[in-house]
Amino acid sequence: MNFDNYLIPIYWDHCSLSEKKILLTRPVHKNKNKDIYSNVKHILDQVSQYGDSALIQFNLYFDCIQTKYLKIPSQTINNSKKYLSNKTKQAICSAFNNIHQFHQKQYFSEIDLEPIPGVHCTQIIRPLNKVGLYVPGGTTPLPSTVMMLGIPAQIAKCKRVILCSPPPISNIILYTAQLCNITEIYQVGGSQAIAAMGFGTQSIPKVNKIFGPGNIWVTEAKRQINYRTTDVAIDMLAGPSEILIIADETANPIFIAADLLSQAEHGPDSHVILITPNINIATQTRNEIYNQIKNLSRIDIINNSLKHGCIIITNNIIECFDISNDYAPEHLLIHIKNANNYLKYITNAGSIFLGNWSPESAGDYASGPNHVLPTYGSSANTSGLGVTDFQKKISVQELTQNGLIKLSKTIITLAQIEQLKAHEYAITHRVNYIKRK
Ligand SMILES: NC(=O)c1ccc[n+]([C@@H]2O[C@H](COP(=O)([O-])OP(=O)(O)OC[C@H]3O[C@@H](n4cnc5c(N)ncnc54)[C@H](O)[C@@H]3O)[C@@H](O)[C@H]2O)c1
Ligand SMILES: N[C@H](CO)Cc1c[nH]c[nH+]1
Ligand SMILES: [Zn+2]
Repeated sequence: MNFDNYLIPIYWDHCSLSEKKILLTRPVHKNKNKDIYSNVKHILDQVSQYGDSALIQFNLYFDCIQTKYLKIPSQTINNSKKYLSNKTKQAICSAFNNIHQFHQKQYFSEIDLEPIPGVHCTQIIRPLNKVGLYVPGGTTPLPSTVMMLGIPAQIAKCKRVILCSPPPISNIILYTAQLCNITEIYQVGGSQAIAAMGFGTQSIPKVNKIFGPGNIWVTEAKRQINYRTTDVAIDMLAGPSEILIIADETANPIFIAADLLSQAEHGPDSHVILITPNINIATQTRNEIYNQIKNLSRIDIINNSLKHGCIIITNNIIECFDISNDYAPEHLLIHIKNANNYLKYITNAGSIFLGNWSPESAGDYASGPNHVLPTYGSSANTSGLGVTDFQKKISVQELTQNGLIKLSKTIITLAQIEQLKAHEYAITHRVNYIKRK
């Protein structure tokens, strides 16, 4: 194995498949785990005990903002549009339309079925009542995330939607929230915002489910709230951004470098990876990263991410997919000729981008699918956010007398196998009643 400590390490040769998989251990799994856990636990305990006053103190401590109130007045939300240019509003509007179109197709369908005559089974759909949306804002405000959360909540027809974001909340966040019919907005961020929505405070209501991405502290807070409460769910672990690119010899190193950097700039814990069987693509990409980084801002953040990232050279293209499936990335980009032919090799990914003309930024902002996606390897068991995450399915069944008679033998036999007499009698009392008539 060869390790070159220059911006982003490259690994090649003499390295077994399992060693290559270990190289992809995520930054959050490598270090700091215990500290993150106990810091977040402390924040959750404080909010649970002291409510709003803890939130106000954390706003000052973490975000250096002295907040007198937490809820943004409706007048401030209404005024937000005045401060935005037409160009900004048009971009938001055009992204909104595409995201809305894609999500409208996701609605759960109702089921109406009679497996045997007289046994009527349906599935009805109900929106979640109270939902809490977290919009990141530590590094930079993300109005695109407001749409990714607000649009599916709106389509699902959730009754009460609240939004939390770190102070100071920018006009573009307020404007985009209003576009999604969200008017209950609180200026609080980080783990403390998740705690507020999970426990409830004097001014912030406890919700049924918390949605939204965030940094390592936000994501850990969601994990702990999910564990500490029985009646507050979370959407997923949508933590620091991850991008894994698989490239063949036809790929363009300029595009690969640009895509890797686009996620490196999200935060110091972003995980950026290139896997390719082609050594020229690997080295040219690294040089390109070096060229492009000079024109970017947030260099410290990017450098930190690149340090965690890596370029791995494989023996062949199929090995790339093996490593990627094992890693289960948030974003998977396929920079291979006829990329569509390789979909069959992919088992785990939050979202897939096919070919050289599908940059991840397109999905981040405007193509339509959701950008709130599972990280930390959870794309192996969780899907990206959608309308159905804001809905519940409830099954309904209604049997006629004939239907019950037809099903009775099966139920009685199974109740006897499980030695549950009361279950059996719930059937026999009725069957005897019907027969006596
Ligand atoms: N997976 C996804 O779907 C997805 C989508 C969008 C963004 N993201 C990720 O969201 C993250 C946004 O991060 P961000 O930092 O810009 O904003 P953020 O809103 O997630 O976090 C900012 C807050 O973190 C808290 N914080 C900062 N330092 C802390 C510390 N030492 N201890 C405890 N709390 C602390 C503060 O309260 C601050 O307000 C990025 O990592 C980005 O990659 C992920
Ligand atoms: N790439 C992020 C998800 O990992 C989403 C985002 C928002 N704005 C820009 N990008
Ligand atoms: Zn992004």
